[in-house]
Amino acid sequence: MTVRVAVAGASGYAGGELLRLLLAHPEVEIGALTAGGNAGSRLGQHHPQLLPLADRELGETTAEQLRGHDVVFLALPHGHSAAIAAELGDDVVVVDCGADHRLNDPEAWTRWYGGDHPGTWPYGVPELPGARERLRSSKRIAVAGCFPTVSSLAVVPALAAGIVEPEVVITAVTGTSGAGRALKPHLLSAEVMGSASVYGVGGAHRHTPEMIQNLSAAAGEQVAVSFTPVLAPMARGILATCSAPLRGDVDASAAGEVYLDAYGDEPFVHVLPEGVWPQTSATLGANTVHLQVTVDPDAGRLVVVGAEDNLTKGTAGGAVQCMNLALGLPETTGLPTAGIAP
Ligand SMILES: NC(=O)C1=CN([C@@H]2O[C@H](COP(=O)(O)OP(=O)(O)OC[C@H]3O[C@@H](n4cnc5c(N)ncnc54)[C@H](OP(=O)(O)O)[C@@H]3O)[C@@H](O)[C@H]2O)C=CC1
Ligand SMILES: CC(=O)N[C@@H](CCC(=O)OP(=O)(O)O)C(=O)O
Repeated sequence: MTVRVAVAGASGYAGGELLRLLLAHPEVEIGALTAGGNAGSRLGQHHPQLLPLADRELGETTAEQLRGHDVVFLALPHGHSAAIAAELGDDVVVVDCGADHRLNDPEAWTRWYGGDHPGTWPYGVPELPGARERLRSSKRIAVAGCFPTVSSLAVVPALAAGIVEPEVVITAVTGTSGAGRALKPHLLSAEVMGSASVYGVGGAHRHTPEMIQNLSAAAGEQVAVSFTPVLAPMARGILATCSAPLRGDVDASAAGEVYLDAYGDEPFVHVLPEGVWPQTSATLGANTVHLQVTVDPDAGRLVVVGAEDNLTKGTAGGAVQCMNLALGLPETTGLPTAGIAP
């Protein structure tokens, strides 16, 4: 099987990581690559690490450029995918790395992103309850946000098993690549180097409704989420520390069993051996989430820590995993599980 794939937004961080993974995918042939203002330039100017594609010219991001492929990945700023997808035809698998199609609730969409809801597509975290079945053979996929991927995988088993109350606190340290390549005021290098800082504090981050959606679906009741992102001076990686009040008498060993039951057969979600705690470096470049769980008996809380590479499992790896499912390929095809630490 040869799958012809196009990448829109190839000059960006998510586009670059998609291409790194697609170059190693045995069933994929890389077709059109497109950009915005950088259309007309060569990929090597933006991604010198992608040597085999260095001479490829970036086209304009138009339906004409993207037609004629089996799969189109959209790694564009929010708000650009619905119009392009509508022009691509229902037989093409469209995998959107942006936020446009992640939320089920049109009102939540308008509150957090503004404007009219562009519609909901199957949600791209196969390990969440029921998600894999929806993604198989789907022609439209909404890749999850990087924070919701690791945070949801960290908390869903406890909520689904009913061992915690539906009141979750999540603090997640992130690398700067999560913000994309475009210049952002909070990412000026003098502000970021040698310092950690919070942003989107007090429930103001737009990934909060996405987490609430995932966690409430698993819990079967409305879940309150207090989420705080922390920017750290590193390029890649997210380390999420999540906690919730325990429901009933649960010790660390029982909590560990809940997580092993949930993820024991998952190729990309790994519960670490007892006493080993997740660290971002162990997940870099890999399509993995590493988890560890314990209880804080004095506080009466479950504590779960999760790590991922925001660009791999948190975006491009998750996107390729979903493509595999949509095409009926083995889900793990072409996806690394070994990180590049230290
Ligand atoms: N970075 C991350 O960790 C994650 C990113 N995502 C999502 O993936 C998408 C891409 O993010 P990321 O790669 O980080 O962003 P970047 O800013 O690094 O890249 C954006 C890409 O989109 C192109 N582009 C920008 N404006 C336009 C336009 N008007 N028309 C056509 N193309 C345009 C850019 O081209 P040019 O170079 O010409 O400007 C570039 O190729 C976003 O929706 C983001 O939310 C999702 C999860 C995590
Ligand atoms: C460091 C940083 O700024 N990170 C980004 C993460 C964005 C992301 O993962 O994805 P979507 O934009 O696709 O939702 C942020 O907090 O907004």
